Amino acid sequence: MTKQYGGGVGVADLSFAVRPGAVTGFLGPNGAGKSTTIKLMLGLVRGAGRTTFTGRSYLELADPLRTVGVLVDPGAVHPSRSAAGHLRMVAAGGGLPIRRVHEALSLVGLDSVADKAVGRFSLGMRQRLGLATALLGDPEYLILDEPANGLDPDGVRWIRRFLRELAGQGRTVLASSHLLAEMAQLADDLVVIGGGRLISAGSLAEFVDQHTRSVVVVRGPETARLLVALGRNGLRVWQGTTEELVVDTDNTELVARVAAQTGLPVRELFLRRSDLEQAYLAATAHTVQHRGEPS
Ligand SMILES: Nc1ncnc2c1ncn2[C@@H]1O[C@H](COP(=O)(O)OP(=O)(O)OP(=O)(O)O)[C@@H](O)[C@H]1O
Repeated sequence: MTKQYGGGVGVADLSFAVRPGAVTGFLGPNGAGKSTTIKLMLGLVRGAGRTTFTGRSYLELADPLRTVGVLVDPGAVHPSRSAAGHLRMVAAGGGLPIRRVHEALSLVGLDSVADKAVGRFSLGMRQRLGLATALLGDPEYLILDEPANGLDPDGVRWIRRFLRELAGQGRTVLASSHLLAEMAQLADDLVVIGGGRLISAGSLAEFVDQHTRSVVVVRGPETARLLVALGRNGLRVWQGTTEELVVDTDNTELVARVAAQTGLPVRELFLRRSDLEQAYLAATAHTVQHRGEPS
């Protein structure tokens, strides 16, 4: 997919596959092009490229609500309409049986507020209603833009279980977020974009392997001499203080052997895996236009 806006790149030459039976996290910093991609996938904006669901583009689907469930803008519901009223309208418009309204509300835990005006809903309740709308046609595919947005920790746990269950039923679930920590809890696979381009696509475990690294931390009173000895053995020291060296290797045994051979005292020696959040920021840093305060 490619989408050029007047002001510059929205999405550039982006291609990826999403598999059934798994939750795929669609991750990228603010402005990376996630919303643009989702809109392109659904034919909501014009651009180059094609996304297929069981072989057809969204606009070619005979029965779109029964094929692809979409959560894009959960705020776009008339505030005086009740949750059930909103779903009845969508069901009627999409030729779905009215009984699905209560089934969908109960799936997301909103049955007790079915007749309450949506204007009085919290952000989390709106997200749930957005999900109920996506699930109304019992679709095989789900495309969810920031489904965990506005949810409290309980809500995030709920949505994690919920998306896993949907994927466990064999559905194809694509959920976007700009927060890696959120995605790391939610997703089996990750598609990571930055500046409208693909940075990585694969399993979450592969992403962790590729973008985090292990280092050996060694602490003791004579780090200056140890640093020289490590260097002589081809080991690179990343960071060092008078008390601690961070060695660019995962070979604890080799670091211990060098220390022992040189007879230098060591107080502590251990393997440390770098932080995934830092790795994600590093992987996408060159693509970020504006990094605001963390929200
Ligand atoms: N209608 C538009 N007109 C012009 N530029 C746009 C438009 N929509 C998006 N863009 C630009 O395209 C790029 C991608 O934006 P997009 O909203 O798709 O990113 P995003 O990853 O969804 O970001 P966020 O996490 O903030 O929602 C940004 O540089 C944005 O400014």
